[in-house]
Amino acid sequence: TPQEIPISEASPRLGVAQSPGPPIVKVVIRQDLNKKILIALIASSTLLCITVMLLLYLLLWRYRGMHNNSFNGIKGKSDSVKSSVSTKPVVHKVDSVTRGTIPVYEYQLLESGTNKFSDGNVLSRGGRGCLYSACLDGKSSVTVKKLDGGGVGDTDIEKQFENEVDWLAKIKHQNIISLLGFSVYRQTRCIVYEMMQNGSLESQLHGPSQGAGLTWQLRMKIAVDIARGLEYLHEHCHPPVVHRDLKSSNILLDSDFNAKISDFGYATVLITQNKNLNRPSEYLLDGKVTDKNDVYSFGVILLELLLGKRSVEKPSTEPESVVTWAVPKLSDRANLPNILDPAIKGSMDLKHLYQVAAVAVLCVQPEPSYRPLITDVLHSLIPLLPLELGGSLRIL
Ligand SMILES: Nc1ncnc2c1ncn2[C@@H]1O[C@H](COP(=O)(O)OP(=O)(O)OP(=O)(O)O)[C@@H](O)[C@H]1O
Repeated sequence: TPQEIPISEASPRLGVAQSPGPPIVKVVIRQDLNKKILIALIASSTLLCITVMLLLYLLLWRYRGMHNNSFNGIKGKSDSVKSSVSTKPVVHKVDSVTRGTIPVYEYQLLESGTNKFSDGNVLSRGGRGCLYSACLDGKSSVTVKKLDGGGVGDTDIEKQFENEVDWLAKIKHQNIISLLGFSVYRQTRCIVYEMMQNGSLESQLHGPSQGAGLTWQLRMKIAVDIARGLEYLHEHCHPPVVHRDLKSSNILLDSDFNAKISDFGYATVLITQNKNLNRPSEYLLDGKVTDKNDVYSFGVILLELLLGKRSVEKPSTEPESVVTWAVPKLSDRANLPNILDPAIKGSMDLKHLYQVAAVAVLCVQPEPSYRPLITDVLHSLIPLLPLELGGSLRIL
């Protein structure tokens, strides 16, 4: 409310000149108005502060989110993975630029699904860690690869882990192993894959059964499946992807003997010189990595499928590659039935056998540029595979 104050007090403040008029002047000070302005000022600056803080928080949150989504961020995720307690996998975007989204599993979930990584769940022990069968949802079985850290050569393991997860998050194809998720907990990294009930091609060919479970037709199906997976990497990925570690132990077979390429720890992009002159890649620097390396490795697998021999035999003396052993013998195709895997002898059309052997020999030529493209390989194998197995051969 307006106040009355003596002019003697008011004048110095208000600058009102003294007049000889009546001794008391009514001066109305809009103190109320001033108060309101002050309150409004305080309120708006507080609001501004809150808005700025909110914006800063949002920016920080987005920045952290982006970093967690990159693979360098996986290392930093271990604690949050460790501390959360939900039993459901947390869906975590890996790379917003690409299509890949993969779940991050809690370590505890993998631990309980593998009975605390017990020996009874071990599928295979490798140099980099162990592979376990696991049951995560009480029903279906999955495979957990546990990579142990903390020792010598860990940077290599870590690089391979990141490369593997990175590629498999982006690549989805029926002939490439499916990545179901991953986990990072302290020094331990785990990768969760679909279960491949029939193990690796190497164990089928060279394990206790010695290839007895693989008929000629199944072998052709496996060859076509691998070629399809490779064709996808070389021809349908942009930029093309080179696997660089293709071998029978990295070809996995599911319950129906569908073959899938696994182990992308060494995979890399292929950038051809003509297309990207100003962006040299690893390939351009070392000059060795080409899609033709994968074609060579495919040829070796084809020879293993035909002859039942290991890619490298390790007798007591010198290790011998199946290529140096077989290629001279294959110069005379009449020789072929004699060196064929005994498990498939006499079970196929000889013309088909000669054709597959010819493709294998082309793939393992020493000069990479003479080797065929995987697409050409695939199209020469499809007519040899029965229709019901995914080929174009009609059996009357
Ligand atoms: N998803 C899977 N389902 C079933 N068995 C698998 C699966 N992945 C791998 N295996 C089996 O475990 C073996 C080892 O696979 P792993 O990928 O761990 O090899 P590794 O230790 O990386 O060795 P290398 O790098 O020399 O291939 C395979 O050869 C296969 O028999």
